[in-house]
Parts: sequence; C-alpha cells; structure tokens
Amino acid sequence: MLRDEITDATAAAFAGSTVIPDRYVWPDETAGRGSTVVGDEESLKLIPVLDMASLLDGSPEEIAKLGAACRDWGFFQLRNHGVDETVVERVKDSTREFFRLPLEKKKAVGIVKAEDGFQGFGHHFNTSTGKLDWAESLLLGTQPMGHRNMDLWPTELPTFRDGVEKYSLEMTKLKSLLMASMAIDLGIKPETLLDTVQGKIQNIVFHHYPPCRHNADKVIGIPPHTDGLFLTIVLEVDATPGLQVSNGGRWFPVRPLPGSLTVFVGDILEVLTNGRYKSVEHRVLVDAERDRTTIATFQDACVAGMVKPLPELAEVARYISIEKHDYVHRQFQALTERANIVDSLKI
Ligand SMILES: O=C(O)CCC(=O)C(=O)O
Ligand SMILES: [Fe+2]
Repeated sequence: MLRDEITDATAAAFAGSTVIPDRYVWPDETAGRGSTVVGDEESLKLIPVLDMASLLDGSPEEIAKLGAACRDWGFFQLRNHGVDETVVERVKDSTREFFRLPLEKKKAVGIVKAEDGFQGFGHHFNTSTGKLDWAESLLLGTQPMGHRNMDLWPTELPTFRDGVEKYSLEMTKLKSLLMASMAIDLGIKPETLLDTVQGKIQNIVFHHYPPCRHNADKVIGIPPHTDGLFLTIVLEVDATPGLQVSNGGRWFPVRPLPGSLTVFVGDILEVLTNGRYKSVEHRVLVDAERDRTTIATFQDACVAGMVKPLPELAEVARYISIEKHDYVHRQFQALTERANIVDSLKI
C-alpha cells in the first residue's frame, strides 16, 4: 500500500489528542532533524525572490537571477506572478472548504489506484519506514482531460470544480511563461523546452497540515524530498510557515510572502538541463498552533518519451537516458526506499 487512508483515529489525532500515535513519530534522521536550521534573518536575506513582471519585460538582470536561483537553489519565490487574483482567491476558498468537510465527505473522494499512480484524498506516499506524514491531501489529475477522474472532484462544494479548472489553466499559462524565461537563460529555443511539456500531465495536490499542539517537533508535514516531475508551483492558502529548503547542507526556512507563489525545480528539469538546474530537497514542518494549507501544481515532461538531457545541452551527457515508463517505475521505488532517483541516473 503506497498511500494510506485517513482513518477516524487519524482524524482524532489531528484534532488534538495529547498522545501522538507511533506511526506519526519520525526518527530525527529521516525527518532531516540532523542538519542545521538557518535563522530567519539570514534566510530572508539569501532566499531568491523573483519578479514575474520583470521576467516578462525580458529584463536581463531578472533572467540572470532566475538562472542563478535554478542553478544554486533549485527554488524561488515569485511575486507579481500575474495570476488572476479572483481565480486565486476562489481556489483558496474552495480548498479551505474542502478540508473543513466532515471526514466521511472527504472519504467519498478517497484514494483510488490510477494507471500512473494514485488519485484522491488520503495520506502522502507511504515509505518503507512505515511512518505517516502529519497531513491530509487531495491529489487530482487536472491536465490533459483524459487524465482526469471526475469521480474524485468533490461535488459537495458548489464552486470547487470550476475554481480548480480555472486555476489549473492559470498554472498551465504561468508554467509556459516561466519556461520561456528559462530557455533564454539556458540559451536554447523556447520551443525546445516547451515541447517537452506539451500534452503532458498536470496534477494538483491540495495539502492540509493540521497544527500539532503537543509534539510538533516529533511529527513531520512532509519529510525531506525532491519533486519527481518537471516543475512545481505552490500557492500558500494561509501565512503559516513550515516550508524549508536545503542548501549547502543547511535548512532555510521559507517565510510565506503574501501574494507570491513558490516554484521548485523538479528532478526531470534537472535531467533535461543536464544538471545546469538542480532539483531541491525540501520538507514541511508542522506548526504547534496554526493550520497550514497549500496547493501544489506539478507539471510533467519528457523528451520524445524519454527522460534524458536535451541534446542542445548535452555536449557531454551527465545523466543516462531512460524511458519515461521506466523512470516512473524507478521513482516509485526511490520514494518507497527514500532514495534519490536523480543520483541513480548520474553517469
Ligand atoms: O506544502 C508545501 O509547502 C510543499 C508541498 C510539497 O513539497 C509537495 O507537495 O511536494
Ligand atoms: Fe515537494
């Protein structure tokens, strides 16, 4: 079982029991507690923040900043993102409403196995440690149409479906605009990069990390991981901190920046760019007092059915070429074993 259901006992623990069930208590090592956490002030000074309006203007300084963020961090915060504010507010409202539903209503759209993994409401991936994340999530395939399982799109809430549909289209647009700027930085034709995502899958995952009043330092929202697809764009529904990114062996707390989005380089983007861009390890800690709710949009990509460096960027290929199908298989394996898939592809 790669994903667990949210049970009544889980819901009771999330709701504030003083005793944390053992499956939610993570060893320090797998939770990444062994590494230094950088202070808020230093983190704020160093974490890259980009301006979408300047990228769209073609500002060479901003494009250089984007390149540096993708190379040195594999991550950035994005302000002036240009996504329709009404669409953002509506998808945030729908997400809050969904997680407020009684458990049995959420379980009506519970996890089901899909051709390429899982969709629906439940826990994150369950790894070989057997431990569970302190979070409930709803994973929906959103693009292309054939990837959707409409049985899992809640009908309980009148605006949910329309809100997610519109947000999904906005994310498709924004991803393409970001890729056009990345292509300039990489010195390749925009179409070369855009072709890799054409018709590929987009998933949207809604996460809710309940507060953990008594033992927030024993549980984990999401353990250290890199994102397995091409690019991830995260919208924070509230201003609760918790996200940390790894750089130089230290954890940098990412302060929520109202009105911004957070962008992660995924493993496939690292491979496609032949290692110029780096996928970033990150984790989510749980707050003792406040809920954290986020909406993560994942974009998939491949090069003519393969995960491999783009020929334009591979004078000397630093990663093996692998069929997309085999990549997905390896990725499940890596997730289960908590191994790093990108390392296993390096030549
Ligand atoms: O909720 C967040 O801030 C990050 C989510 C995330 O890392 C993921 O879904 O892979
Ligand atoms: Fe992630």
